Amino acid sequence: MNGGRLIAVVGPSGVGKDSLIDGLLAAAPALRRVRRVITRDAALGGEDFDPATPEAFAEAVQRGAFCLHWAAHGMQYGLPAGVLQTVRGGADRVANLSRSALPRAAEVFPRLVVMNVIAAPEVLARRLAGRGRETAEEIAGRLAQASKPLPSGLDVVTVVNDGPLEHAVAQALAALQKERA
Ligand SMILES: Nc1ncnc2c1ncn2[C@@H]1O[C@H](COP(=O)(O)OP(=O)(O)O)[C@@H](O)[C@H]1O
Ligand SMILES: O=P(O)(O)OC[C@H]1O[C@H](OP(=O)(O)OP(=O)(O)O)[C@H](O)[C@@H]1O
Repeated sequence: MNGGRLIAVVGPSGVGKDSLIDGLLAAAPALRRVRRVITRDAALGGEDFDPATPEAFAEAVQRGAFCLHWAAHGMQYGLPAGVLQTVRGGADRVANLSRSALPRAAEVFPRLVVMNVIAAPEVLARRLAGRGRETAEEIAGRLAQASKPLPSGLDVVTVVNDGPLEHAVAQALAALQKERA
């Protein structure tokens, strides 16, 4: 028994990670998304996440409540410890991860699939402005991180999300089916 896969969707802000995950879940109903704990105001919207104060997040880290956690954009993000038990039990899970969290994710999860979503820089800028979740200053900060390289030594599936989202979802599904074989 090999256990399940953690499908880590990574890429620059605005590239469409959350949209791709939504599309994947719609196309593959057996797949489930990890509900992340984030020190972000729930009122800002976005994916379905579990909001936490910085103090509560630090306390959760201390008691081992996360199998993986990282900091980015001035916030903290965590995957609940139970996710690791779930994938060890054989189920696949998909999560939006920081590129910087990948080396640790590869240590923690026996089967990690890195799904790297890419799009042209001008597309990212347009999408972030359209999403409207961040201020112009925050968007500039996110765009400055756009070309951050992936850590080396990982098997990576590249998904191009420059065109219709359905095209990106089809690429991702094909890669997941191939990788499973
Ligand atoms: N292929 C696409 N075509 C048009 N708009 C897209 C596409 N993919 C994502 N978007 C839009 O771009 C914005 C950023 O997408 P999002 O999924 O939030 O990206 P990320 O999670 O990578 O930051 C959202 O408003 C989303 O609706
Ligand atoms: O280290 P990086 O690879 O640059 O990633 C930084 C963070 O950006 C994403 O978060 P979030 O979903 O809050 O932001 P986004 O939707 O703007 O990508 C991702 O999940 C990381 O937590």
